[in-house]
Amino acid sequence: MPSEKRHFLSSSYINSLKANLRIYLRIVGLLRPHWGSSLGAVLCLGLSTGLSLIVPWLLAWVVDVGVREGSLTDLLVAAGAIFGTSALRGLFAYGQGYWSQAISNLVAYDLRNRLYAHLQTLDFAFHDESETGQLMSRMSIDIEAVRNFYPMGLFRALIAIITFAATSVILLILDWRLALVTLISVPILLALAAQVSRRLRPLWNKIQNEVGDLGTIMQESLSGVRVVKAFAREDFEIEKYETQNLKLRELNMSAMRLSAWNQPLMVLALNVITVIVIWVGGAAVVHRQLSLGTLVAVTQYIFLLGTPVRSFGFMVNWFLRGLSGGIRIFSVLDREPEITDAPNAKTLQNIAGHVSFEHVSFSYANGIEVLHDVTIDARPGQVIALLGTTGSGKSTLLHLLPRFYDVTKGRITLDGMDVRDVTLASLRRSIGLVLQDVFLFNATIRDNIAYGAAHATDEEVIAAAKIARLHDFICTLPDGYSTWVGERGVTLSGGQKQRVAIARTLLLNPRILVLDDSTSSVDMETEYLIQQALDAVMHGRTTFVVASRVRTIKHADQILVIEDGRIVEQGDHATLIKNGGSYARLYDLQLREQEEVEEQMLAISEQEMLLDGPEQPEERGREVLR
Ligand SMILES: Nc1ncnc2c1ncn2[C@@H]1O[C@H](COP(=O)(O)OP(=O)(O)OP(=O)(O)O)[C@@H](O)[C@H]1O
Repeated sequence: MPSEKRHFLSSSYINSLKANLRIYLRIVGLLRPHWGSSLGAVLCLGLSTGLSLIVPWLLAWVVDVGVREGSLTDLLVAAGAIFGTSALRGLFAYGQGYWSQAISNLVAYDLRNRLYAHLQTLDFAFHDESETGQLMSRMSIDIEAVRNFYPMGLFRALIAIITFAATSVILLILDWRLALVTLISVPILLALAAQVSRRLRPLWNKIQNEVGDLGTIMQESLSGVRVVKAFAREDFEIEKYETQNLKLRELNMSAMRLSAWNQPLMVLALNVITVIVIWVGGAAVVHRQLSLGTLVAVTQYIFLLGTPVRSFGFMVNWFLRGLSGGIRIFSVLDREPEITDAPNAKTLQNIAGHVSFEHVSFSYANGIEVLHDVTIDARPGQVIALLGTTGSGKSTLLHLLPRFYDVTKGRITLDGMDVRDVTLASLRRSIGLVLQDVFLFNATIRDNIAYGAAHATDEEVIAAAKIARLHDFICTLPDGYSTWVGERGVTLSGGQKQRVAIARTLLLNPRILVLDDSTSSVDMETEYLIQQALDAVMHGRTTFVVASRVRTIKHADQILVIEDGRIVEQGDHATLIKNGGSYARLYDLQLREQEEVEEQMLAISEQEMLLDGPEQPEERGREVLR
């Protein structure tokens, strides 16, 4: 037992109590914008509880005055008063119920919007370490836990406190000895509640985390359903889900078992007190030290105490669930985005597109440096091709330019301005990105192309689609540009998705283009067409392109060969071939053969163009986009 005592009084226990109290205060603080309705709910709660406390007084009066003295008029008045009080009580109870539900829904609405908006502001580093399922469960289950905390936890607790406080005072006035006997229940009930919540609290924490994990498993297996099926791993996925579900069931059962014990224990404590009161009070009535009416009133008050006591376990549950939900929600809301606008950030306007990486090094959150002392000087309009083995750091390098991550050392400048000194919105508007993983929204092709330029006209959308060599394909679809592409663009092929992504970027008409392997998943013919189109749009724009294709590489102004996060060779095609280093070897191994195939394609395409006439789609498109 001494260890228990130490535990109760230990500074870590007190600190955790303080931390929990702060969370509760923050949850209650969420009511601030709805203070009018909250005040209404609390007033109604106070009035309905107060009125319910008047009824035993009236009963005492009925017994002592009406019944004892045989006055029918008094009995009638008392009956009327009891009826009136009960009716009013019902009215206020309705008001309390209505307002408490209303404010809890309003808070849930606010929280959902706040959390969602906040998630949008958080940077790549946060999303790298977060699981979608966990975030989804914060948006749903945790917010629900906080929502229910108000009516089921907070307001019930207020009712309990008012009932206990008022009953104590009334009992003291009626008979202090019986009051003492009754109020012994308070510390017993509090001790029971503290004991149970200490054991329930970690359980609810775990349950809410496990629900998140269950969500992650579900989300992963649904979005990766093709991989699951391709590898015939359905049974494995089912088992994984069932195991997690079982874990959750066991935890829920433990929580329920604890809660189930809680309530009868409390009711038992209250029943014992009632028996003692009737025994002590009955003796006092027999000895004419107490009126029968007072004894009736006292037993009625104990009966009134029964309601909050019976819902005590339930209330404790909602307190703990609200706490766990609050902790998980605030942990996201308190996470400050690391990549934000500097206080005096300038807006980029009419930039020329001069990009410099100056001795840039970078490590992800795990601290391992993946880029070392990278220096690049891309003059406006130049095409910079990045070449390197997988994992050498090409994508990472490109992600630093729009500040998806900030450099660890060195700096990146755009027209001489450090990218950290300009607004994120204007920086990202100046850079058109086609990333490795093309993501399309469950919307029409048109809306996907116009995603970054919501006000683009149909003509502009079509022009971009033409440049991306997508227009002809779209015209073959029954719904044309209004065709829904399904979740993540599931109804389109890899190459089509990439061309939508290219069109989407072109529509922004950015000064700087970042193309990360944008042509890797298309067939040779499509790729050739896209390359042609890209050549056209790259014109006049500073372009960084992760390229494995000879045509892009050969025409690049600078080729950067990257190995293990370092630039090991830099120069144009002719220079690098002359140097006879890594690039020359790579060219001989991979690119020369490709070049021959492309030359054949070019010859075929030129012949076709002569037959089709001189007008080229990208030329038409470029006119519109200008
Ligand atoms: N979010 C991340 N957190 C931690 N490490 C990462 C992250 N993304 C990439 N890395 C690591 O950084 C290194 C460079 O990866 P990067 O994706 O930039 O390579 P890459 O050259 O683009 O490769 P690929 O050609 O295969 O796309 C790799 O070792 C990779 O494991």
